[in-house]
Amino acid sequence: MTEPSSGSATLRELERQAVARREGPGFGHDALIACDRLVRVFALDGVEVQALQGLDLLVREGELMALVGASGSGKSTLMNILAGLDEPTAGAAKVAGRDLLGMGAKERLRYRREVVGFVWQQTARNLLPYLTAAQNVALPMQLRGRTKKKAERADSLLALLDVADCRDRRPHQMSGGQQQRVAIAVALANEPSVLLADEPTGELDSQTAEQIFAAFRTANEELGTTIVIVTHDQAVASEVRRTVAIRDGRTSTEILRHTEVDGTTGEESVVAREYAMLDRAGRLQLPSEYTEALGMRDRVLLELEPDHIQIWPDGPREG
Ligand SMILES: Nc1ncnc2c1ncn2[C@@H]1O[C@H](COP(=O)(O)OP(=O)(O)OP(=O)(O)O)[C@@H](O)[C@H]1O
Repeated sequence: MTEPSSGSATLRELERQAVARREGPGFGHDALIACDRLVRVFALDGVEVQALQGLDLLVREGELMALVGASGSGKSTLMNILAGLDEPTAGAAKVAGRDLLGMGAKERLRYRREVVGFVWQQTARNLLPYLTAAQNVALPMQLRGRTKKKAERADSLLALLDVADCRDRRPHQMSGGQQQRVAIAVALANEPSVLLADEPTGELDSQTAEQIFAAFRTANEELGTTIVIVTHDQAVASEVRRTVAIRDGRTSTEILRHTEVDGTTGEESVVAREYAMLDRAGRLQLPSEYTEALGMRDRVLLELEPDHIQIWPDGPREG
């Protein structure tokens, strides 16, 4: 039997593309953090709460980014999974090449000790009250079995974060801002690939919050640590190059900022652009302000242009 040559060539080409796609690099293969359709369902008194509903997120090595979202949108759930404290119900999550699903207890402990560092909102949760700042910073190194030079490393981290003067003080002898900077030093002690911070400035006034943010920036720039900060603080969110918003357990929009130099005056300004997320199935979540402004509901009309796609409300259009 002979197939029409053009038809079989097309079929062969499609098969080749499918194989190339299947055998090619996977989703987020070059990212330091890759969350692929993450789902986390909690059962509460027989009622299911879907905290994460197919969340995709890629973070590259060396990024300093913020995660924002309304209360209950799933930010802490995501952070707990990335911190190795909780497991997703479905989906995949990888951090620095480690698969976060199905880690055994030993592996999980090592992951938390060596791959990630975290800073929590409650200053008291970050430090042991009966140890000095230097002892708190040295402790993770000791637990990892790194006894050599731990005192020197603790001192240099405290100096880097501008709290060298607190080295011999216990947490109650420090301000909230100093405690959080020492907490960042503790989180960095074992040179983690990723530093996670959940509302680290939540209990602080705005001026102190600024200093804490400067400490994160120093860690990112001087040590190259990848940092993800969950924040409600608009000032913190607008300081980073990338802010990802989470809505109803999914990443919804993203703001990227870059510096532009005016050609005539030479003045520098930060330009922010908002992007909608396009998931792997091609689904696009349009901001409700946009759809409501144009009365878009149920379905929209798409038109492919050479370099963009137009989206129109359903119904007759003038012109
Ligand atoms: N252990 C749990 N058991 C049951 N439901 C939970 C649990 N943890 C979180 N949830 C629910 O999952 C959803 C997401 O919660 P999560 O704490 O991740 O939100 P969030 O964005 O961090 O909120 P916030 O900004 O208030 O901290 C919420 O509806 C919450 O009630």
